[in-house]
Parts: sequence; C-alpha cells; structure tokens
Amino acid sequence: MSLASWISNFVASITDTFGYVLPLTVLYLLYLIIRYPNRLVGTHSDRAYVWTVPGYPLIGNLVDVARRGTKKQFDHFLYLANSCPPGKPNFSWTVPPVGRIVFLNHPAYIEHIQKTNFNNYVKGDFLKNAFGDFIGTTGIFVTDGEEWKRSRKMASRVFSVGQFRRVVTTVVHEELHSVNGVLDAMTGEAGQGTIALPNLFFRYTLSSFAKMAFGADIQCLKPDPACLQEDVPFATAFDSAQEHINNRFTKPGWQLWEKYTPGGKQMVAWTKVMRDFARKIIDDRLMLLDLKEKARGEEMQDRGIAMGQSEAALNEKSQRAGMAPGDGNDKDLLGLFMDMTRDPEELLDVVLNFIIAGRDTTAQSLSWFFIELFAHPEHVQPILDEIALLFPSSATDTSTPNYLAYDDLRQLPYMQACLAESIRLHPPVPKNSKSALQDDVIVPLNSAGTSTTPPPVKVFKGEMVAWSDWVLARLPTVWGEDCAEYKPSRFLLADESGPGGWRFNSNLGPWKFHAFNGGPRLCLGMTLAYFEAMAVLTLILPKWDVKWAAPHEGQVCLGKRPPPAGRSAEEEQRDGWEWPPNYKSSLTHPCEDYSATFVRR
Ligand code: HEM
Repeated sequence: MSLASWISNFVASITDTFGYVLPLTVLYLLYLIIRYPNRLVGTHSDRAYVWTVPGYPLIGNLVDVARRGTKKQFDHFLYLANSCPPGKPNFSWTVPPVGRIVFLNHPAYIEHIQKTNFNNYVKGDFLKNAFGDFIGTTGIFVTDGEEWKRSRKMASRVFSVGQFRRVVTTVVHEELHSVNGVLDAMTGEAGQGTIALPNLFFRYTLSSFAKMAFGADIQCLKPDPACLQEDVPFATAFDSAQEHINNRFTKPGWQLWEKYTPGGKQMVAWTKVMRDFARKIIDDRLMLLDLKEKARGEEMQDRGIAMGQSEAALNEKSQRAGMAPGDGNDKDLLGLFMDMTRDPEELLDVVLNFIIAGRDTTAQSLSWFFIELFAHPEHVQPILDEIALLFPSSATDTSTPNYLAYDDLRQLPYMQACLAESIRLHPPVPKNSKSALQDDVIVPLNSAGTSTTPPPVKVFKGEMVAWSDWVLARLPTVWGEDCAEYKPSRFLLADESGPGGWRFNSNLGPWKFHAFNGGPRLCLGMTLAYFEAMAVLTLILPKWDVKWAAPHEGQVCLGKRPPPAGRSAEEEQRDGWEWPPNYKSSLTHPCEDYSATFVRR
C-alpha cells in the first residue's frame, strides 16, 4: 500500500469513528502547542530582543506565578535577571489573563516608559479592577490620562501650600509625643524594654496620616504601650484588604474565585468598614462646611446675629474636625481638597488613595532602616553627632524629646543617606508595571542622548512592561559590584559647608534611585515621607540604644531562618541571633513584625 492511500484510509477510519469535529479539534490543539510551545496562547514571541522564560505550552508561566505567590517572586525575578543570555538583559513571561509581560532590568528603559514615551504607557484596567473596590476608580493611583492629570494637579497644589506643611508639622509633633510616651513607659524605671517595632511604626504613620488627611484621631496611637494591643477596626480592615489585593496579582480569574469563596466575602466586609469610616468623616465635614457657609450667608444678611455664639461654636467644631476657623488657614488634606471638589465619592477616593500611598511605605521604610542599623551599628554615632549639632542639648540631656522642624531636614544628611540606602535595598513599592497602548520600540539613550546601550526592546500593543526596584537595586550593571551591600556613602557627598562635612547626594537622579518613581508620576509625598521618618528617628536615636531583641527578651520574629551554625541552643537563647545573618539575601518582607529592645542612654 502506498503512503498516500495509507493516510487516506487512516483519515477515513478516524472520521468514520469520531466524525470531523474531534479530529479537527485535536489537530488544532497540536498546531497551537507547536506554535506556542512555551508560552501563553495568543502571545507574541520576540526572540530577537528579549529572553522568553520557558513556560508550559498554551498556559505559559502560570504555574510558576501561582506557585511562588507574592512573597517568593522577587528572588525569582532576580535569578531570572541574572540568567538572561548575553546581550539580552531583559526577560519576558506570559500569564493569563494579562498576556506577555516584559521585565525591564535597566533604568534607561524605565526612563523611556515613565518619561520619554509617557503617554504610551498606562496603568490600565488591570490595576483599576484590582484596586477599584478598595480605593475607588477615580483616585490618583489608578487613573490615567486626563483623569489622572486632574487628580495630580489638585494634589500637587495641596502639597505645595504652606498650610499643608504647617498641618504636617503639628500632626507629626503630636504623634512624636505619643511615640515618646509609649517608649518612656515601656522602658520604665529599669530603662529597658522590648517592643514590636513595626507595629509602633504602622500606628505612627496611620495615626499621623488620618490626622493630616481627615483631621481625625482614630485612636490607634496614644502615649501608652497598652494602645499597641488595641484593635483599630479601620486599620485592621485596611491591612487585610491590602494584603488581599496583593494576592489578586498572582491569581488569574480572581473575580470569579472571589464570588464563591469566603475570602471574597471578607474582602467586601473589610472594604465596607474602611469606606464607611472614611465616608462618615467626609459627610460630617461637608455638613459642617454647609452649616458654616449658611451661617456666613445669614450673617451677611443680618450682621450681628450670626457672629454671635453660633459662629463661635461652629469654629470650635470645625477646629476639632481639622479645619481652621475664619479664613481657612491650616487646613488638612481633606479641607484643601474640599476647596476643589465637594463630590463625596471623589473625596473618598482621594483620601483613601493618599492613605495607601503614604502610610505603609513610610512605616516599612522605618522598619527596614532599623534592621539595617542593627546589622551596621557603625552608622549610629555619625547620626547622633549630626542630631547633636541640631539639638545641642540632646547629647547630655536625653529626657527632653527632640521635635524636628520640617525645614531642618537638610541638616541631617547622614541620617537621610542611611534612610535612602535602606529604601534603595528594600523599596516599599518593590515592583510596578504599565500597559502599552501602541507598539513601541524602547530605545534607551545614553547620557549623551545618542547611542543605544543597553539594547532596544520591542513592546507590542496591549502588552505589559514591568520592573522591580528591588531587583534593580541588586544588579551590578546598575549599582556596581557592591550593589547588595548597605552603603549609605552612595548618598553622601563631602561638603565642608554641610552639617558634619556632608551633603545629601541628590545627583543620582530618579532613574537610578527609582524607589520614589520618576517623571510626571514622581511620588508626591517624598519630602513628607523623609520628614515623618527622620522626625521619629531624631526622637528615638539619641534617647535609646535600639537592638534586635534576643529570644529571651521576647523576639517575635523567631524560627523564620536558621540560627548561625555552631551556636548551641543555650547560647542562642542567651545572646539571640546575630540577626539577620543572611538578611541581605532576599525577601522584601522578611518579618512583618519583629521585636526590638530599647535601652535608655
Ligand atoms: C518611603 C516612602 C514612600 C515611597 C518609597 C513612595 C514611593 C512611591 C512610588 C514608587 C510611587 C509610584 C506608584 C505607582 O505609580 O504605582 C508613588 C506615588 C505616589 N506617592 Fe509615594 N512613596 C512614599 C511615601 C509617600 C507619602 C508619605 C505620600 C503622601 C501622601 C505619597 C504620595 C504619593 C502619591 C500621591 C503618588 C501618586 C503619584 C502619581 O501617580 O501621580 N508617597 N510613591
């Protein structure tokens, strides 16, 4: 029998048995598997420019993403970045429903995305959907185009006014008073005590932020250590919802999943607690404003009546709510935004967007700062010397707390460098992405603006580009061979006229030190974040010697990594760990909570 007649007999026997549909489907599947052997069906392969990380036929890298979850992925990104073949520093993977994601591993590409061709790269629906139920769909974080421009314009005005600066200073000093009270009571007469430090910082930033944003005291930080044990429903709901959203990014089809699982129902409940809380504050404030305006109107009509007791009472109420009497000086964020819009839903989104932007980021930076300081105690004395220049009495009298003024930030370059270096290594926004509106070739320019090293990258319409500041901080091509070392000197310039002979090095620019983003969407709260963090450090460091708590002192971050080799159980119990022995290795959040021992100086 010839080959042709054998094939025709074979096909005939198959179609006789199964009809046409099944064999054609199988053939089509085979074709798809051959066409997409290691990537998601329907995605582009761009072998010329980018290394495609091998995945499974038709589903791409889905298994990898689901298996690693959010916390283990950064090590893997770094591993992949270091595994890229020569000449192709970027890699891509494909995941449903997003499609192809191109991971960029050099600041020059990010500059192209966030500045040179800014309009082509948007946050897109993926992000809006993931965050929408939590912080709304109209806030600065999730919007693009004209909608984002409007939010940005409003927010920039707020950040540039002196009123906001005054409110920030007053609020931060109030919170420092509480932090000081907690630590004083905790160290007590013995002059020593142990505390869950990140918990304190999360409360410090949340409490400050609620006051700055709404003029509301949510009672999560008081000058009493007992407050650290109290549950704050708004904060609990906020934390839980935020963690839940993080997981959405590694769960394709999460919308469907959430419809039928308890996790989805919980998310609805958390969102309700949070939004109801914020909505009530906004409604009350809008009502007050209406009343005030009405009272003023009546006063205009009938001078002498409205200026009586009722106006005084309104002023008192409004002051308590964070608004200033009379001419409206010293307004909080909400007060300033209310000058621009009175739409309660829009105001709600504005405020929640700001809380998400400003609270965790600063608290995490502080938590990591101390972890680095425990590992590098040689930086403590230069910081103390610098504080002593600003607060001369602090070297001898540690009973009076230091309250840093907003305008004195520049007087602490060494401290700022230590903080910036820890933010570089542990960026609070460790990864980010954008969607391409049109096909594009990213042609990175060198400093002369001419040639193209690293090589160009092609991006197709609808694809995502992503980067990780955590990974970039650990690439020798970006920060040199000592990239993984904690070296605040990267952020210091010798300057005879500067405090302690230093000046903070801001010449690195937003693309190399990219933790605060760059281009038109540069973080609006950078100075505020430095102020909040440096103010609390100026209070704590001269007054207490802070150490990683030993297990017998109540370390809560135990068992997460092995103790150093060669130490007996008794020694470990007595001395604690030289923690973290391998803290440099990886994880973005090694320990959400850890304990620190404070010893009165
Ligand atoms: C160490 C602290 C902080 C870090 C590392 C940080 C970092 C960032 C980053 C990476 C972005 C870009 C996010 C994105 O586009 O997805 C961003 C945006 C933003 N940040 Fe910060 N941030 C910090 C603190 C703050 C604070 C205290 C505020 C005050 C409210 C703030 C306000 C904002 C706002 C409003 C945006 C949106 C800008 C826009 O899209 O136009 N940030 N920040």
